[in-house]
Amino acid sequence: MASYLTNGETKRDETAAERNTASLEVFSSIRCDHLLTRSPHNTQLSYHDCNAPSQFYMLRFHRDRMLAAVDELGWIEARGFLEGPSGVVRLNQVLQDHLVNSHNSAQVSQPLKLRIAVNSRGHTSVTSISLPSLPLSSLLFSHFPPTLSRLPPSIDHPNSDRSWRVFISPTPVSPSLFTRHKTTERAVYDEARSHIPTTPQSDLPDNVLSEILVANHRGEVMEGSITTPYFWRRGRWVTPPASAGGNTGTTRRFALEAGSCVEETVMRQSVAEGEAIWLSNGARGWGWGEIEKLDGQGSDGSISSSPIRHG
Ligand SMILES: C=C(O[C@@H]1C=C(C(=O)O)C=C[C@H]1N)C(=O)O
Repeated sequence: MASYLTNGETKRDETAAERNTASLEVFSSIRCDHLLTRSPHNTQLSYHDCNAPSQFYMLRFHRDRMLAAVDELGWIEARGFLEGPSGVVRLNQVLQDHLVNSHNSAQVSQPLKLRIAVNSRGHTSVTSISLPSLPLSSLLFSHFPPTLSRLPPSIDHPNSDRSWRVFISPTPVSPSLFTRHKTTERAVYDEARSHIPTTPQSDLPDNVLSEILVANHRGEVMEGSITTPYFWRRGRWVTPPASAGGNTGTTRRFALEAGSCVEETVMRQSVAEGEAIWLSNGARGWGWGEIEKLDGQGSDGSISSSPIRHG
């Protein structure tokens, strides 16, 4: 039976075993953008032994993260679909088929978020929604923007065409298989996002998104509910280590392998109101965020009195 970490302890995971049913799916959200076909860097991150340009953002990394999830779940048939160089080709084909069937074209002009899911039997499904256009520099770069020699950003950094308002969830999270991997079991993230104030969102410009960070019971930031966060600490960018229990996303892997950031524990108490951070995900690339506090929350994310909940 699978085991997982809760509050730093290893426990038998009967819940995970029970949820290992036909309804559970492993998924990844991947950007489809014709601009990416101009990037040799993206080509390199997309296939094993193929130099064909790809419109899918870091396809191979998405395959790898899905493979890690199905392995932990013990899904043999799903592994059969995803594994090896041919697994990437199969994933590519499923995404291409979706474009043709749902968008009447193998290449679309408007960027899309493609959500590809696989179940325990290795069956896949794809859905898609439109995404805003972004410059290639928000998706792929050889130096983390800004380069490591730059000081921490201000929120109105001129290179930023997207910003996030970022909160810290008041509810500590127990790391599990469902936080280490991206699956349809999303109770932790749904609970965290329920704390995001909804009323002011309608007053925000369209290009400002909302994110909420989650921390474990030791007070270590694990991840964002839909992004990976990067913090400026001691002269370099750091992202929470996998040992904190969060998702190891595709863009996080890219930044770490590029040497643009390092893994380092980030305590929630160290995250200051007004602090500017980077955020990334596999559909929207990189953008700036600014830490805001929830009503009733101290600047370190602690709850001093009953929080006022919106929505
Ligand atoms: C919390 C989840 O994972 C986030 C998703 C991405 C991504 O889609 O690229 C990156 C970082 C993660 N914190 C989730 O949606 O499952």
